[in-house]
Amino acid sequence: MDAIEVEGLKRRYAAESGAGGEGFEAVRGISFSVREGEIFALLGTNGAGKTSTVEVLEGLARPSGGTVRVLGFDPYGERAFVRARTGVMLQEGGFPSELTVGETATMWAGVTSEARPPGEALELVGLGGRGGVRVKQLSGGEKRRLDLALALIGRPEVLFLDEPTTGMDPEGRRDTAELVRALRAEGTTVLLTTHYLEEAEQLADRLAIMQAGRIVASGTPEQVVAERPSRITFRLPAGVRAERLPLSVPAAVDGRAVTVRTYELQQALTELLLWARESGITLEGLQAKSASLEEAFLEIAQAGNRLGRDDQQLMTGVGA
Ligand SMILES: Nc1ncnc2c1ncn2[C@@H]1O[C@H](COP(=O)(O)OP(=O)(O)OP(=O)(O)O)[C@@H](O)[C@H]1O
Repeated sequence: MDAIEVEGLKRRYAAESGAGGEGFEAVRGISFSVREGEIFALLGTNGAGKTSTVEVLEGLARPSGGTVRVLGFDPYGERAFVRARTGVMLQEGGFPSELTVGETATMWAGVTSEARPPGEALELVGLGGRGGVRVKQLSGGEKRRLDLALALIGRPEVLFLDEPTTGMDPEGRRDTAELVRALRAEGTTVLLTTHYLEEAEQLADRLAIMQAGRIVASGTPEQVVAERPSRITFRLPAGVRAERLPLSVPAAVDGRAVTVRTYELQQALTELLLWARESGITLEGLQAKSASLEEAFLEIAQAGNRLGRDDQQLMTGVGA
């Protein structure tokens, strides 16, 4: 059994009363699963539907279509079976700001079964020395650390992290990544959302990219990146015409700047270099690199935007 199973999930928000209309479908039938002990990242542009999805998995909202299972249970209808075994870090923690960090952790531990000692949870997130500080005096990044400590207090089997590192400095992000890896090593299943693509690329075993309520790419970071072409860039020397480039290499030329996008990086690069040597040409500023997750993401997002515009044109008849 997978730790998290999502099948055809839909989530629709009702229209504001008096506003008319049918409301808004933020999640439009998505399916994915997260294996036990796996780190899974849900990515997507603002408004793609990540939080709307995670809230259903956390049992905070009922799906308007499809099914979800967490540890084999329906997190909304069978909340009692799931709650104690999951940890949730929401985008906005919203804890009483007058309490100190230590009091907050102690209070939280008090309502959690088999809780970690509060000091241990604070230590895990690097807030060990900050127990006496009032929550309202914490920096944004420290608040996120506290939210994470509270999510960990019940030794969850499944951990939901909604943008856990937003507002953290690079050190905080690195520490959090290390902590998440350590939790995985203990067998914890982690589902996280993030806008830091490098973080997702390094941390996630598998990921899904959402766009306008749908999953548009998924797999291991390597698989998602491999679906995107690599890129070779260079400048032609003055006086060398682009027509002389080898035809087998698909090049886009802008003045002297040449960009080659290819799924066969080694082959294209070899042909180019052989051609340059035979022609006695220096390829200025030559660079060759595989796509990164960030590039893959941006390309998917741009394609989605174009699609969105086309949809709109179809609907309005503009450009028909
Ligand atoms: N309570 C609500 N009522 C109506 N629409 C909502 C509500 N909550 C969210 N939405 C809409 O649903 C869509 C998805 O929102 P969601 O918060 O799930 O996106 P997200 O991918 O988490 O975005 P972000 O990266 O900005 O956090 C957005 O268009 C948002 O405006």
